[in-house]
Amino acid sequence: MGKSDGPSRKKVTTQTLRSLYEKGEPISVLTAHDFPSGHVADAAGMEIVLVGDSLAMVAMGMEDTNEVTMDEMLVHCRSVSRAVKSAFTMADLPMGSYECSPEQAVQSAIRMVKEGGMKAVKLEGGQEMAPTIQKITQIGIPVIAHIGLTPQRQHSIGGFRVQGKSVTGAVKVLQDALAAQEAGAFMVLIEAVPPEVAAIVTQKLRVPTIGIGSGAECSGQVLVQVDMTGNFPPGRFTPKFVKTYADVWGEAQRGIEEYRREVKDRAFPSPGHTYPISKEALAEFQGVVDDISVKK
Ligand SMILES: Nc1nc(=O)c2c([nH]1)NC[C@@H]1CN(c3ccc(C(=O)N[C@@H](CCC(=O)O)C(=O)O)cc3)CN21
Ligand SMILES: CC(C)C(=O)C(=O)O
Ligand SMILES: [Mg+2]
Repeated sequence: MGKSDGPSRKKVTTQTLRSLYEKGEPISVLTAHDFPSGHVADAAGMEIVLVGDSLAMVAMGMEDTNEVTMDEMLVHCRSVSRAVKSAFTMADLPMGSYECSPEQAVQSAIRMVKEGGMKAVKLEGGQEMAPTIQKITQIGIPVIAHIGLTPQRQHSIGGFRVQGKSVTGAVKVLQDALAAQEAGAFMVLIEAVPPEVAAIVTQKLRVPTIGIGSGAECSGQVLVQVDMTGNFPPGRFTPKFVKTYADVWGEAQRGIEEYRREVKDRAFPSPGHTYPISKEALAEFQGVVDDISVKK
């Protein structure tokens, strides 16, 4: 364990999450995409670490989340699961890995567990995904349904746009949540929905809701780790729902600039960053060197 790790925590299970929900204690969720980001989220006490397909954008530099493949997701999942000792882990099923049929979705969910080391899977969709949610749940893999703003469907919903603002939109969000719950989803993630609507959906459900951009009344909250740690270049767009709690980018850039300056000044490395040789060995080496002709 690293120096900043607290005392070791018990493993978070679906039972732990259930009891937090019943106590009314909000569930904290954060994304991670590799070993260090998984480790720090776990060490900071997150109950759930999510390997979100947003890693396509924040870790792979892709335009949107639709490009990342199942095999790529699995590489990141394995890195995160090596780091996470206590938190519950889950991963997004990427676009193309679950929509064709419940059978395809089950196969992908099993890969997330067996090859990715994940405990649960997340998929985008509500009513239309009910048979799929049911099938994955029935084989013993917990499913979280992602509704409201579903980034994989950005091109059909007209971009990354707030959902549930109209009466029909709000009714759809509620019906998606209820359908996911009835199909067996153990949690429902609600993205970019007005807080009043998310609060009503939360009240109507008997499973926890995890909100992102959907107000404080959800049963838990999730953010993308690089957004909340400020690990992105200045000026990059962030959704309105992001709160940035740190300046990791600024701190990294400051340190790298200082390193560069010290390299240029020969201030780095200092003797303390090097390995000594004895005076005798050095003298003998210099004698040998004098006898070797070196072409330059
Ligand atoms: N870094 C990162 N953070 C995220 O939260 C995130 C990703 N990437 N990638 C996948 C999706 C995409 N997300 C997004 C991206 C943009 C908006 C956005 O532009 N929102 C507008 C709302 C526009 C409206 O009013 O309809 C905003 O101004 O916040 C929202 C969610 C959330 N997810
Ligand atoms: C934004 C969260 C909920 C997500 O789906 C992701 O990180 O991909
Ligand atoms: Mg996602």
